[in-house]
Amino acid sequence: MSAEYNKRAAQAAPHVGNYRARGSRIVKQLRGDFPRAGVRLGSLPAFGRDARAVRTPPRGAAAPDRWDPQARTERDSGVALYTDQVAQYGAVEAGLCFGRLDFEEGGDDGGDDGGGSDGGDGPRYVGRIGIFDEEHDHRSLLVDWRAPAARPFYLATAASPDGVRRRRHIRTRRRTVVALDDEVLDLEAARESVHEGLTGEAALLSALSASRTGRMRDIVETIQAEQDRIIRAPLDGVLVVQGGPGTGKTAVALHRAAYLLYTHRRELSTRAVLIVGPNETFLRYIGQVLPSLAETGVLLGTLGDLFPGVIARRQEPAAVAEIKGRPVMAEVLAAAVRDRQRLPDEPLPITLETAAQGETLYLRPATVRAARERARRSDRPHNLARAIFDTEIVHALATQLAETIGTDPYADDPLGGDDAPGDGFLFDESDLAEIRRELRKEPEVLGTLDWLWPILTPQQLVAGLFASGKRLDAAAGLLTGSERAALRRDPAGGFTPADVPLLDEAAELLGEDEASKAALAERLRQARVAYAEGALEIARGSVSIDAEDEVENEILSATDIIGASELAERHEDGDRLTAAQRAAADRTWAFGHVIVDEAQELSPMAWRLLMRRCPSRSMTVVGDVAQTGDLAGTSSWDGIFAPYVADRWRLAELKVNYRTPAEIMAVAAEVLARIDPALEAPRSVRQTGVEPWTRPLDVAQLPKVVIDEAAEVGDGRLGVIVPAGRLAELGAPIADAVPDVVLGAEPDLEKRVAVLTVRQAKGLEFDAVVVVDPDAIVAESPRGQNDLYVALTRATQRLGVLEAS
Ligand SMILES: Nc1ncnc2c1ncn2[C@@H]1O[C@H](COP(=O)(O)OP(=O)(O)OP(=O)(O)O)[C@@H](O)[C@H]1O
Repeated sequence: MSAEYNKRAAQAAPHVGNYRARGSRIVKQLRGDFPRAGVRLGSLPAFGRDARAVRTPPRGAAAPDRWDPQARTERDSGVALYTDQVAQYGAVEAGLCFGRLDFEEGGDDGGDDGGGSDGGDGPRYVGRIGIFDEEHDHRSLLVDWRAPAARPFYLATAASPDGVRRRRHIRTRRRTVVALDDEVLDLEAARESVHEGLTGEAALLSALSASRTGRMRDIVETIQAEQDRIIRAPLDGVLVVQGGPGTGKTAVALHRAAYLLYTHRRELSTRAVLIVGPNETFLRYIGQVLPSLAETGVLLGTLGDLFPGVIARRQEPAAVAEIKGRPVMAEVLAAAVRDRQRLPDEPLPITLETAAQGETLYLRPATVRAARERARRSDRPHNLARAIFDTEIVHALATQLAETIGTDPYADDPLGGDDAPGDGFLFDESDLAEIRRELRKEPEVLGTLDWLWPILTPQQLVAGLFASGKRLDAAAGLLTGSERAALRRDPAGGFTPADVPLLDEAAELLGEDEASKAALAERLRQARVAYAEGALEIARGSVSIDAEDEVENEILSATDIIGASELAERHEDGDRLTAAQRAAADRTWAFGHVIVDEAQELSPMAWRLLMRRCPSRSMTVVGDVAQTGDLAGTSSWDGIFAPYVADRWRLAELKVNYRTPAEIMAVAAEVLARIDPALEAPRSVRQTGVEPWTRPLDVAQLPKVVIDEAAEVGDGRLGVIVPAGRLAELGAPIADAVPDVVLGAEPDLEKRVAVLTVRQAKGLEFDAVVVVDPDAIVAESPRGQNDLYVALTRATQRLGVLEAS
């Protein structure tokens, strides 16, 4: 069988190799005009369906010396396409082909959807991308796992084989087959099945027992039927995926992103997909999954990243973040904006410099009030309503000035001056217009308008509000005095993640003015430079693919000739930024689909922001209300979505725990019962025979315990989860004594041992976990039991608990 597969793999693999080599060659041919530096790649074209695009070299590629501007643009497009594809093929090469389906005779028609590898009843190979044989009528050699033709690989069971006779899991190292797992789907197998409902049991259990690396792996080879249904659910509407720890919510969310991009490529490549995760460490942990599935057209970010131009990394107490997450903050901010629209107590003197030198006008409170009412009634956001306010005030001042200097004192005097008797008012409408124009240039007029109705950035509004007790008192009457006091802070030191929804709310209330449009243009320019740098890095990286090729090395690289910003400028016209890259710079971007992980942690204000980013309400929301640690987080999905979609959201549940063995889950289940006796723990898919241990905590012995536990998992990973308040105290001796250990704000999870708080460990997993001082973890937060539940469910093999006496 292995020989047969190798023959197949040999057929398929050279195609990939050829594409890579060809892409690499073309990149080099084109590189003559490409700079030397580094780009983050954006959205990439589909494989399989778009494979033909790979095969047509761009016009002009063969004549690099005489390119006119159009040819150069085409050449640049070619470079972008091929460099992307070189990177993409490289990313999927490991485990390129992982499955084979053999059908009963007449059991499958070979697929009218790009299905059977041979067509007819021949075996069908399933892999990370689709590959067609261009020399044989584009016959399918490898079916993309997302194609409908691959579905039986995930869904067929012995009880319901769907025409499948045998499912084979193929494991490869580089291009060599190293293992095969066969499942024959017949009634005999159905009777003997131990784990009802598992697909590809041997391959699954082998994946689950493998040592962790500090980076999440894709599960494309062993997706289970309950997960497959969620991954392939329709694009529209809000889909909530509720599941206990280790049920594969994150894995499912990421594979769903890849599936949606494949199936709805046109729609989503123009609108982009946003994935929101809880923190930077988590995003790094999952960062390899989509590239390994050949998808990079997705924007990954934390809540703190969702206000372009602001990096929100400042820390603050959980109780303060909770206040900021309350829905009432929308009203507080609206009041804060109104508070900045000033009303003077007495007439404001305005001395003119040019319109009527030395003349002093008086702006009466009643005039300001009327102008303010008019501007507010326009329902425009604050910055845009300023024009209405200005018009009203300038009109009032112009009339006042005209009345002062343009009234004929002799108009009523029959014996008066030359023009008497007559009209007392000497100015007509065009004179008044001229006066208004003049007044708009008067420094004191401008200063007064700015004072009465200042143009504000969201940053100024939010930072200004929290910096001033007076402003907080004026705007936050709906909060208690102590809550207002908790919000007070020094404006220096930046924003916190909980500020980001407030900044977004403020931006809505203030509106986009010219300054914010200029800021967006600048961010897009920076994104183009970053893109150009990345493209150049890929171009340069492609050299290594054929490093032995000495002739290639003699070609003068464009990276020697042109810089990234110059290249970026060249790209400005036919903007080559992907939707995801443009979306990253644009606060008002409407995403085609939004995926939220650890969604239970988000506050009502954060949901307001996310709903704005997704007006189509096409969302996948994954989480577990039993794991909510954030004080602003939720314990009910209904409460979150009712205001936006009423009851029109769908719930899907995952009930099998793939991570945590039954022995560990039994310990965690006791804590779950304390959170809510009605909650059901997910069913573990395996047992390890290793019982969790509990010992008294002896801080002096802690490093030794850590070293011993790390040794138990060989080259696997150990997580030591400690109370946040004891991180420094307990982390220091471990850091001193244990090799290859990490602790700190954004830990590198590839280290063998990581010392973390529960908040940092959320969503992560380790081969072994030591939970230190569980009582302190519980005592640290009103949601302490939830935190302990999270801590106890991070291990794939071993769990130890050190209890303080
Ligand atoms: N079908 C599968 N095949 C192989 N591994 C799987 C499968 N499903 C889940 N896993 C593995 O189980 C582990 C847990 O998955 P994941 O982190 O997605 O769970 P989760 O529900 O998000 O957990 P938590 O809520 O605790 O963060 C991961 O290592 C994941 O790769």
